[in-house]
Amino acid sequence: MSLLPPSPLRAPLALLPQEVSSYALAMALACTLLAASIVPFLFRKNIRNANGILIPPGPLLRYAFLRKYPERALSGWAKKFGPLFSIWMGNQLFVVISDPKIAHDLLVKQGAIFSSRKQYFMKNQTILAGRAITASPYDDKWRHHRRLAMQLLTPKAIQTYADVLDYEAAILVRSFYDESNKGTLPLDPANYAGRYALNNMLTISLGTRTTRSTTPLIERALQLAMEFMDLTGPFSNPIDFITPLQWIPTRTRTRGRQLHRAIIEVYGTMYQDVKARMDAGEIVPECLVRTLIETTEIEKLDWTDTCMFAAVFTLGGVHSTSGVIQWFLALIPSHPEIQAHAHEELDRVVGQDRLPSAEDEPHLPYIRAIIKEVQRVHAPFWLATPHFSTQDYEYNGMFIPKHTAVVLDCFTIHHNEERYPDSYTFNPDRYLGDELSCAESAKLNNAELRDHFAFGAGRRICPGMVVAERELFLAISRILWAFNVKSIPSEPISLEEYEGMSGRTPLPFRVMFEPRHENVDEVLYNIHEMKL
Ligand code: HEM
Repeated sequence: MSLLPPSPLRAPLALLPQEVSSYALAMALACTLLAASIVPFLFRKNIRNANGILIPPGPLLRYAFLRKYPERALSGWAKKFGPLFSIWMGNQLFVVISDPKIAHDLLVKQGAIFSSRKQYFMKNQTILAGRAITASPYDDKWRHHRRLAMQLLTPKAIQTYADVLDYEAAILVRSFYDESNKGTLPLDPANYAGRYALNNMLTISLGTRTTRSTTPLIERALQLAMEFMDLTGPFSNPIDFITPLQWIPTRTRTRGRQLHRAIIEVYGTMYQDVKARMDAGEIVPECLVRTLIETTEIEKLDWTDTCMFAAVFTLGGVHSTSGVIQWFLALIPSHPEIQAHAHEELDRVVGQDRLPSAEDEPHLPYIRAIIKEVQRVHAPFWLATPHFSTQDYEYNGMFIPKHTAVVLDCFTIHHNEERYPDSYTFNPDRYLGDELSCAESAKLNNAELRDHFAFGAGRRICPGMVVAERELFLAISRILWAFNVKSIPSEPISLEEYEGMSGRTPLPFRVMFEPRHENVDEVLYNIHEMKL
C-alpha cells in the first residue's frame, strides 16, 4: 500500500460512484459529439432526390486525394460498384463513368446539363484564374472563346499552316538522326517530342517557333506546360478538397500562384512581341494572337483573358501530343513484328525515296491503327478533365445532383475485355478496318463503335483533335519510315509507371534510332528550311 499522499493527478480515480457515472456520461457525450462532427467528414453521404432515388453507389469513405495512379483505384471501384459509381472527395461528389454508352447518354445527349467545369482551387481558381477555355464554366464566355479557338483548329484552318506541321515533323526525325549521330548513340526522345509539339502550338498560337538554340522564354513555356500537368490532377491535390488548406501558405498553393504569374508573364511577353512586330509593319503569319490583336475592339478581352488565351494551346496541346509520341517510342522496341509490318506497308505505299506525307494517310491503314492503339493503351490523360453538372438529373434509377463533378475514366474503358479482348496487349490489328479518324469516330451516334476515348466526350471534347491527329500521323509515320527503333538491353523501359498528375508521359528512357535504309540520310538532308 502506498504511503504517499494522494496525487492531484490521481484525484479522478478517487471519485465517488455517482460522480464516476456523471463523469463517464460527460465523456461519452463528448465522444459522441466529436464522432458525430467527424463522421460526416470521413464517410460518404448517400443523397436522395425528392423521389427517394439515391446517388450511384460507391466506396464508404470520403477521400482527401487519391494516391499516385488514381485510375487504378477507380478501376477497382468500377469493378465493384459498376460503370457509373460515385465517390466523395471531401465535400465534392464525383460520379465516374467507365462505359461508352453512359458517356454518350450523359456527356453527349445531356450535354446541356453535363458540360460545365468544376472550379478546382488549384487549376481553375489559382493557376488559370477561371479564364482559359478548359477552365471556363459552360457559359457564353466559354462559347465565345471556344469559337475563337476553333477558327484555327478546323480541318480547313489547318490547311493554312499544314506546311509548318509537315516541316516540324521532318525536323523532328532529322533531330533524332543527327543527335543520335546517325543512329549510333542512344537518345532520350522526351525533349525532341516536346519541342516538336511546342513548335506546332507556338505556330498556331503566336506565329513563331523555336530553333535548336531555343530562347529562354520558350524553354520556359515548355517548363510551364510540364508544371501545369503536374499541378492539375483531378484527384491529386488535398488542397482542392480540404478548404482550410486553401487559407494557409502550403507549397502546393505557392507553386500554383507562381505558375499563374509565370503564365501571365511569359505569354504576355509573347503577345507583346507579336503586337510589336505587327505595329512595325511586319507580316505575322495567321495565328491565334494575331486574330486577338486584330479583333481587340470587338472581342473585348481583358489582359488576363488575353494571356490565358495565348497560353491555352500550349498548355493543352504539348504534353498530350508529345506524350503519345513518347509512349509510342517506349512501346515499339518491344514489338519488332509490328515495326516490320509497318515498314513493309511504308515501303509498299510510300517507297524509300521520300517521307510519308499527310496525303498518304488514307493509304496507310496499319500506321493509322498503330497510332490509335498507342492512344488506347497509353492515353495521355487516363481521366479526361472532369465535367460538372448544372442541374439535377436522374439516370437509370440513379440520382446525379446539380454540381456533381463527372469523370470519364478512359483507363477502365480502354481495358474493358469485352470491347478490347486481351486489352493489355498492344495489338494494332484491332483497329484494322476502322477507316474513321478519331474526330470522325467521336461523332458516331453509337458510342460502342467509337475507337477510343482519349480526347474526351461531349461539348467539351478536345477541340485540338484534328491538329493532334495530323501531328501524330506525321511524326509516327516518319519515325517508322526512317528508323528501326530499338531498346538498349541494359535499360529496360517501364510501361507501368509514368510522370505527371493530369497529363502522363513515360519515365525518362533511351532508345536507339537505327536508320533503316541508305536513303534516310539524303532524304533528311534535303528538307527545305522554312522560316516563319
Ligand atoms: C493527343 C493529343 C491530345 C489529347 C489526347 C487531348 C485530350 C484532351 C482531353 C481528354 C480534353 C478534355 C475533354 C473533355 O472535357 O471531355 C481536352 C481538352 C482540351 N484540349 Fe486537348 N488533347 C490533345 C491535344 C490538344 C491540342 C493539340 C490542343 C490545341 C490545339 C488541345 C486543346 C485543348 C483545349 C483548349 C481543351 C479544353 C476544351 C474545353 O474545355 O472546351 N488539345 N483535350
